[in-house]
Amino acid sequence: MTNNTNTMEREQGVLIVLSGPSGVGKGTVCAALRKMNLDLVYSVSATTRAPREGEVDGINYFFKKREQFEHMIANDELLEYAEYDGNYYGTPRRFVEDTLKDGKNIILEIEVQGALKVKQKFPEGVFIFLLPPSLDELHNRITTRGTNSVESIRNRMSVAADEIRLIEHYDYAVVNDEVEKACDKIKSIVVAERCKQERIYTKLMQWIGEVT
Ligand SMILES: Nc1ncnc2c1ncn2[C@@H]1O[C@H](COP(=O)(O)OP(=O)(O)OP(=O)(O)O)[C@@H](O)[C@H]1O
Ligand SMILES: Nc1nc2c(ncn2[C@@H]2O[C@H](COP(=O)(O)O)[C@@H](O)[C@H]2O)c(=O)[nH]1
Repeated sequence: MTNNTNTMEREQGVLIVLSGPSGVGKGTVCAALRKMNLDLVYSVSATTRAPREGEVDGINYFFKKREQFEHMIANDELLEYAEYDGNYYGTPRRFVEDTLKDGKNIILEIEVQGALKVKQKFPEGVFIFLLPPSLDELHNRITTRGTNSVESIRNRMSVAADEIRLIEHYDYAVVNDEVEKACDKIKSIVVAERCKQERIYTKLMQWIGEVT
């Protein structure tokens, strides 16, 4: 949107946080959303966990050693971070802030502790919780994905129920029964939230136009 005279800065982008228990399908849904060309920028997280087969540094994650990650924490390079299933995961702060200042919408795919920290810093963000159709199906998905040890699956399932209990802190809940349906619901949320922001912006610009 264009700036009005000498007054207001460019409209900020919308920050969208997609979280939910491990294995619910956040990555699958985000990959499908990318194909829908929604004008969303995808944040790439840093982690100390080892890359899985096919994962590429800088695309799936920035893979870091523990000391490197702790250096990022000490340098305040992370918007949020959490320890999860024995590893650190965190969102590079600068990229998110620059993207939003540029007026672009960004999506973070992160677990629940981290999402709640982002909410403290960006209460105006849009927080979406992705739910499995059932806990049995969650277990089935994480197991058939074939990327986690039995112990890691046990860890992840044991925190899943605690994570779901925090759903009340989110703006929206979407059940990932079918990927396409979940994506359509998320698309509707994104479009509606953008409209809300644009309407507020337009009103502000009109108001400024009237009083200056
Ligand atoms: N709607 C769905 N129906 C059936 N299977 C699904 C669905 N969505 C995702 N899956 C499958 O569930 C598994 C877990 O999905 P995915 O890796 O996207 O989960 P995630 O939430 O990103 O996990 P993590 O948090 O551990 O990164 C994958 O094998 C994926 O193909
Ligand atoms: N708090 C954060 N959580 C993150 C981030 N990036 C990913 N994640 C979440 O971690 C778990 C485990 O991921 P996995 O790739 O090992 O299966 C999952 O819930 C991710 O969404 C982050 O930057 N911060």
